[in-house]
Amino acid sequence: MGSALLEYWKKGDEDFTIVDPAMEEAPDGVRLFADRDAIADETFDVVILAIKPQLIHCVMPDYAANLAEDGYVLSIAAGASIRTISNATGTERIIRVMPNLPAAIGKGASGLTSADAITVRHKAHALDLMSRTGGVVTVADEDALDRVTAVAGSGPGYVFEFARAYVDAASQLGIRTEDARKLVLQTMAGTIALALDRGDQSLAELRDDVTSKGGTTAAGLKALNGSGAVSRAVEDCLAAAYGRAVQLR
Ligand SMILES: NC(=O)C1=CN([C@@H]2O[C@H](COP(=O)(O)OP(=O)(O)OC[C@H]3O[C@@H](n4cnc5c(N)ncnc54)[C@H](O)[C@@H]3O)[C@@H](O)[C@H]2O)C=CC1
Ligand SMILES: O=C(O)[C@@H]1CCC=N1
Repeated sequence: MGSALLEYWKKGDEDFTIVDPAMEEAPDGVRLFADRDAIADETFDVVILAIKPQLIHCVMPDYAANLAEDGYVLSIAAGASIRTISNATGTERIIRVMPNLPAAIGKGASGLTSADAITVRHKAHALDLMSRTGGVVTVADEDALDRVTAVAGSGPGYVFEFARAYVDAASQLGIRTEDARKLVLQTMAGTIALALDRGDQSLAELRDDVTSKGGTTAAGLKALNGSGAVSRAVEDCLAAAYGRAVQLR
């Protein structure tokens, strides 16, 4: 995820340095080191935490001395709380963001929340970084960010899974697999674009616009969610993802 964000972050004026033991190549103009020792006692205005949340305790203390005196830590880690990050980095100046994968093409949907010690300047900078990757909403507290994680951070996974099942079903119906993928993805992309364009109409109204009485869509919708099974599955899905974010705090 860090690499995806960097593609858009590096369009700004900042210089970036990556420390990653496994990364083989960095984008043009970005320094890459495999070992933290390479940056020795250099300091940085922002230390970006883009490792797995489970690694924070063991990795981040090594970087505590690399944060400039008036700098801040920007975390993209799911769940990991400001308290956890503060314990590992030794600073209270922390901003948590939750991006999602479409940030890789500048179409992300991110949430942002900040610790009390964060200044207006820090927050404006983090908002600027995130807005280079798509839309961003500021939320009041960390619990709200964990809910954003369940909805938007993990969201592309749900959409891919729905699309996968939709393509499989189309293939089973006799459509050639390559045509099924094209038809399903274009149907989803076009439908979402229409909903974004028709912001004054509810999603239920838009659904009803396609649904002729006694027609094919009504028959399909009855099988899909007539019993409410899909609504319940989506509720369970978001609750499980939020619950996991809470466990990762
Ligand atoms: N994948 C996604 O869609 C999203 C991920 N996130 C968050 O982004 C973070 C990274 O997740 P992914 O990008 O999915 O995982 P990833 O496994 O693709 O990336 C993690 C990177 O950390 C590096 N790494 C491992 N140990 C390291 C160390 N000791 N020092 C420096 N770098 C080290 C790895 O080599 C790897 O490049 C997580 O905290 C996750 O919660 C947040 C939003 C969306
Ligand atoms: O699955 C995860 O934990 C990460 C955070 C949100 C999306 N991917």
